[in-house]
Amino acid sequence: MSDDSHMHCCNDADHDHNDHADPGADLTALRERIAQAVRDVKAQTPLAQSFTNFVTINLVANAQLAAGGTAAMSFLPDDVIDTASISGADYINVGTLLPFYKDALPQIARAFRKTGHKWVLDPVAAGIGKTRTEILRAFRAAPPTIVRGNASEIIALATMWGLVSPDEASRPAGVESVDEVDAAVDAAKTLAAFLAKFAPNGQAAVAVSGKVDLVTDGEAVYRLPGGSAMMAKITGAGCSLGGVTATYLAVAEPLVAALAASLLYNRAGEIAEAKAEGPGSFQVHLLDALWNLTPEQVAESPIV
Ligand SMILES: Nc1ncnc2c1ncn2[C@@H]1O[C@H](COP(=O)(O)OP(=O)(O)OP(=O)(O)O)[C@@H](O)[C@H]1O
Ligand SMILES: Cc1ncsc1CCO
Ligand SMILES: [Mg+2]
Repeated sequence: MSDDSHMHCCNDADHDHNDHADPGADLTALRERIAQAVRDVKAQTPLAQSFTNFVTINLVANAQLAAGGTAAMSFLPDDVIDTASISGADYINVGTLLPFYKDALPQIARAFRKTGHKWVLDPVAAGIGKTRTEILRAFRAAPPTIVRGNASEIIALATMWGLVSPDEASRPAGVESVDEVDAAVDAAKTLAAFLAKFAPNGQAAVAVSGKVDLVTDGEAVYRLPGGSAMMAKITGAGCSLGGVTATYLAVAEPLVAALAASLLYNRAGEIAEAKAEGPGSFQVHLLDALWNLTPEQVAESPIV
């Protein structure tokens, strides 16, 4: 789905002020940092390590490679902790859990906190199951740099961390969202501000995916229209977006990494939709588009 009406709002050409207090100038600077992050990944092929679910692990690795990074998957705490020394950032996804994860994941998160290692959390199905809730609660004391999830997951995580009051209207939704992205604005901002307090350089971000994505560093809120409804008809569009967010986090600050990955996915989804005949070919075209999109195309995408 492409929505060119949003282009008018924030196309930098619409702003002719160069005053630094001007949001147009700030957005121009932000777009340059996004382009630079995409360029840096293509030039540096950074490693982002993943501890992720069994359903979509292959798509996560292939998407990281297509974006220009490299991938390594592991489930062994000492392996993950040692590899973090050569990994620019890590990606942790709680989609499919095994009993030993209850100890392994908090142990890994504590090790990352100790060394200041950056990581992205995808709180898949947050709110469902005693073990998942125990693991996600444990991350509160050793939080990620970025949380990326759908609206229901972001609301559930912020609620279980006691950052927002329980919302009667929102319920855990399995791996798919039942909430609109805008229902998660307060949860996302509060969560990002909380993460920033723990981050070594005071910077963090939350990315909420959906029809229009929402990215925040706890202060500014950016809405990113576009993408394709077909992205919800393959498994792992969200998971691989999380993995690619970690790839960008390896070279860029959290807000820029979250924006770059979400913008890349929106454009890639649109290109894939135009070429695909169904979900199978959609996934193939999505990977090709992740590979072929230029830093400029990503950075020029609509930001509302
Ligand atoms: N209806 C839609 N229209 C446009 N883009 C969409 C739509 N739904 C999802 N997307 C895009 O798909 C990608 C994945 O987001 P989604 O919210 O489906 O993640 P998710 O629920 O965590 O997915 P999963 O857990 O299956 O990997 C994002 O880039 C998002 O912008
Ligand atoms: C389908 C599915 N089940 C557990 S994880 C996962 C991938 C999407 O989150
Ligand atoms: Mg998901």
